[in-house]
Amino acid sequence: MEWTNTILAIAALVFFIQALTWKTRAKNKRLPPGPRGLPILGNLLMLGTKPHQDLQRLARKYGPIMHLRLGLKPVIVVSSPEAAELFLKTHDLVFASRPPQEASNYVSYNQQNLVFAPYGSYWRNMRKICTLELLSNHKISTFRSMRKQELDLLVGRIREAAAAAVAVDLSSEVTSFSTDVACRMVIGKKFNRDDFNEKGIEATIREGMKIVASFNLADYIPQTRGLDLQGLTKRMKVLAGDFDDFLEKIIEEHVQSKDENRVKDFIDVMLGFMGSEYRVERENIKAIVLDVLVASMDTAAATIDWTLAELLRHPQVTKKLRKELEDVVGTKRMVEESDLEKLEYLDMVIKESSRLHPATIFLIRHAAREDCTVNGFHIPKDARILVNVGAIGRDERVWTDAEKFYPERFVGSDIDVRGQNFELIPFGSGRRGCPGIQLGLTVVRLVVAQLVHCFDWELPGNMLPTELDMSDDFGFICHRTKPLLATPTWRLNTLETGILN
Ligand code: HEM
Repeated sequence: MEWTNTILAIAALVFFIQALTWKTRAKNKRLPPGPRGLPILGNLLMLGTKPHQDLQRLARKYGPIMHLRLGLKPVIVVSSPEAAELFLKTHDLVFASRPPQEASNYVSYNQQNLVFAPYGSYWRNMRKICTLELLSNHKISTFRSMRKQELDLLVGRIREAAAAAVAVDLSSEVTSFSTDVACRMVIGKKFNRDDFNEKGIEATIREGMKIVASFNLADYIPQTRGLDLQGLTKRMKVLAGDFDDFLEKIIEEHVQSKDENRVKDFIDVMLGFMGSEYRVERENIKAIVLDVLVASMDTAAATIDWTLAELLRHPQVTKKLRKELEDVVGTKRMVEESDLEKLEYLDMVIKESSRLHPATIFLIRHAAREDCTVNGFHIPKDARILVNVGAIGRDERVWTDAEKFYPERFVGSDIDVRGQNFELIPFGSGRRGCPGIQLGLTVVRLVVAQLVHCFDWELPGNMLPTELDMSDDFGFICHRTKPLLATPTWRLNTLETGILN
C-alpha cells in the first residue's frame, strides 16, 4: 500500500511537471482538437475493448485529425483519406518511424525486426533485403508450386467434408493453410508440433498480436515501466522465450543442412547475408524471420476469412463471382495463379472486403521523428500516429452506403489497394507501407477464387445469410469473433477432369 502511494505520488509529480512543460511549449502552437483527459491517465479510460470504434465515434465529434493524450504521451488519430495522405505521403518522412513498445521489444529483439524498427539506416537495410531478396516477384514465383500443393491439400480436406456432408470450420482451415504456406516459404518446412510449445504456433502468434495491440500503461506512463501493472510484459517474455527456442532450433538445422539442391527459403537467404556489408547477425535473422512469418500468416488468413464471410452473406455476389470463374477457368479444372489477373470481379470483391474489414485497423503505429505542422496543427515529436483505416473505409462522406458490401462500387473506378488511393489503404502507404503486398494479394485471391470455384457453400443449421455473426475481435490483426462454419458441396465436373479422385 505504502509503495502504491509513493508510486502514485511520483507519477503525479512527473505528470504536473510534464504538463507544465507542454503548456509552455504549446503556448503558440495549436494542437489538433480532442477530448479533455484526466490527470495522468489522459484519455486512456475512453478506450474500451473496441478502441477502433471508440476512436471513430470521437473523430466524428473532433474531426479527422484528433489529439488525445494516452497517459503522458500525445497520440494523433487520423480518420479521413485527406488526413491520411498528409501523414503518409506529404509528411511521410517525418512520420516514418515506430514508437518504442515495452512488450513488443521482447519479440522484436529490441526493435531489430522490420515491423517495429525505428526509422534509420538499420530499418533501411532490412527493408532493402526484404524487398529485393525475400519478397521480389522472382522470389515469390519460386514458391508457386508449393502454394499449389498446399491449396490442393486444403481443397482435398474440404472435399472429404463435402462427401460426408459436414460443416467445415473455414476460419481454422484457412489459418492452417496460411501457416503451412508461410512456414514452408520462411523456414523451409511445415511447422512441426514438436518444434513449438503445446499451444501451437498459431495460437501463440495470436496471443502475441493481442498483447502488441493492447494499450500498455508502460508505453504511455513510462514511470510505471517495470511494474507491469497489466501483466503484459510478463506474458510477452514467456512468448518471446518460446519463439526464441523455436527459431534457434530451426536456424541450427539450416546451418547443419548439407542439402544443396533444395529451394532456398528465407532463413537460407538471411544466413547468406551474415558477414556481408549488411552486417546481419543471428539475432537480426531471428527478428526478421519472426516478422515475416507473423506478417504473412495472420494478415492473409484474416482477409480470406472476412471475404468468405461476406460472400456467404451475399449469395448474389457469390453467383456473379462464380460466373466470372466459369467464364475464365471453366468447370473442368481448378483455378491457377495465372488465371488471377483475368478475374476483375474477384479483385473488386477483395477490395470491398478489405474496405470493410482491413486486417490491421490502425496500420502499425507510426511515430513523429520531429515536430511538424500538419494542416495548421502542431504535431509534437514522438507523438504516436494511429491511422484509423477501419473508420476511413466506413466513412459515409467518402463511400455511398458505406456499411453495404457492394463490390460493384469499383466498376469503372481506378481505386486500388496499393497505397495511392487514401480512401482504401489496407496495406498502408508510403515508406512504411506493406512490402509483402504482392504476395499477400496473390494468396488471398487464389484461396478465395479456389474455394468459390470448387464448392457451393451453405451456412449450417438453416441459418439465413443475414444471421451470420460479423462481429470482430480487436487485435493487432482484426479477426472474426466467431469462427466461420459452412457446409461444402463439390461443384466441378470431376468425371471429366479426374482431379482429386
Ligand atoms: C493480406 C495480406 C496483408 C495485409 C493486409 C498487410 C498489411 C500490412 C499493413 C497495413 C502494414 C503496415 C503499414 C504501415 O504501418 O503503414 C504492413 C506492414 C508490413 N507487412 Fe504486410 N500485409 C499483408 C501481407 C504481408 C506479407 C505476405 C508479408 C511478408 C511476407 C508482409 C510483411 C510486412 C512487413 C515486413 C511490414 C512492415 C514494414 C515496415 O515497417 O517497414 N505483409 N502490412
